[in-house]
Amino acid sequence: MKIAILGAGAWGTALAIHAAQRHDVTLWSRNAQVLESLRTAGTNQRYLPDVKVPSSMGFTDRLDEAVRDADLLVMATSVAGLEPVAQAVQALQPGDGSALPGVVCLAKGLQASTGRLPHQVLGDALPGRAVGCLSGPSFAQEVAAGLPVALTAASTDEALSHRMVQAFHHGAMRAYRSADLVGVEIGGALKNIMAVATGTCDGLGLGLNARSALLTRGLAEITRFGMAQGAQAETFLGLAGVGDLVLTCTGDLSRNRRVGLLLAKGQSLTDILATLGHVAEGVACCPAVVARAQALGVDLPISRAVLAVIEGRLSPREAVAALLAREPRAE
Ligand SMILES: NC(=O)c1ccc[n+]([C@@H]2O[C@H](COP(=O)([O-])OP(=O)(O)OC[C@H]3O[C@@H](n4cnc5c(N)ncnc54)[C@H](O)[C@@H]3O)[C@@H](O)[C@H]2O)c1
Ligand SMILES: O=P(O)(O)OC[C@H](O)CO
Repeated sequence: MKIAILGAGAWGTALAIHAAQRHDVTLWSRNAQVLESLRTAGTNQRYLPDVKVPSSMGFTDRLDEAVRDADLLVMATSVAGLEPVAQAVQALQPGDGSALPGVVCLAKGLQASTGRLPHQVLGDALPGRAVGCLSGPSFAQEVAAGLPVALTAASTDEALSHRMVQAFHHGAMRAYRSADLVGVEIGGALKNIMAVATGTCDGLGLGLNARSALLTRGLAEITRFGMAQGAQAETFLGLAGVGDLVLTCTGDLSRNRRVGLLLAKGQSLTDILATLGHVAEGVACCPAVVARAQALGVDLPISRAVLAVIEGRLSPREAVAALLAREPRAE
């Protein structure tokens, strides 16, 4: 299969390395320095240093070259990059895309300016195309190193789900199909906010009981938010739900968890984001998630507490105190 991966951040590069074991992969990047290091050193120095990419992989800064003849398009930018890149693809292949290859999104979050889920952004920018997402517990460094990983390939288009499995289910990666695209995307988006919360809790030294409480109540919060938008409850017990929640909240490779740990140490969000070197989607989408929940009439106390901290309205300790002081309720 010919696969175009659009975006050469940490995750796009790692997934390209995996997919290239079986398929003809072209990795597109807008970043000249990233392409230069891929071509000359065989590594992505900026986003995934120390991992060699296979020599069979193609690299380009030309979107037309990447998407030409591709059987599958993989959107591997952050959520912020989804719409501009999808619009650029649409400009190359205008009109109704129902006869064109499907599009898979890797990004986890809601669009900050509109609160739309990734498949809604892609559906609007690429009319007619089948859209899906690949989500679940997956640190890029581990996937690039060829360690075992299990993911959810979600789409309401059955043919695209099968194509995703064909593309990625080999070697050390298992891909499970799901038709609950909304649930899978919401699980992936909100676990990032919970990871900021858990990192903050751990950075404050609040203990393992507190961490477990946050994970459990975080899962309840994610499930409430998802079900209010038509997601299935059981999705949140799967890889894109509890699986990714546990990984991101407890694994020190998580950028979102790292943000929380550093907020607890008193660093400013501006300084943290300036030195992180990667996207922290939980920070980027938290305002949109809280606004969407308010519009839906869904209570998200942990997400609201994270928002208060990242907006500087509460210190991490004050946010914890506010969560603990809430009125008792049934579990
Ligand atoms: N890193 C992981 O382990 C991992 C795993 C699974 C999912 N994800 C998700 O995948 C997405 C990308 O993560 P990442 O780790 O590669 O991030 P990263 O910070 O390493 O790289 C971000 C990428 O997005 C591109 N980008 C950002 N804005 C853009 C724009 N306007 N136009 C074009 N490109 C743009 C950057 O150039 C870069 O290639 C995120 O939504 C993340 O939540 C990451
Ligand atoms: O490093 P994070 O926090 O963006 O998380 C990466 C992946 O989404 C984990 O599945």
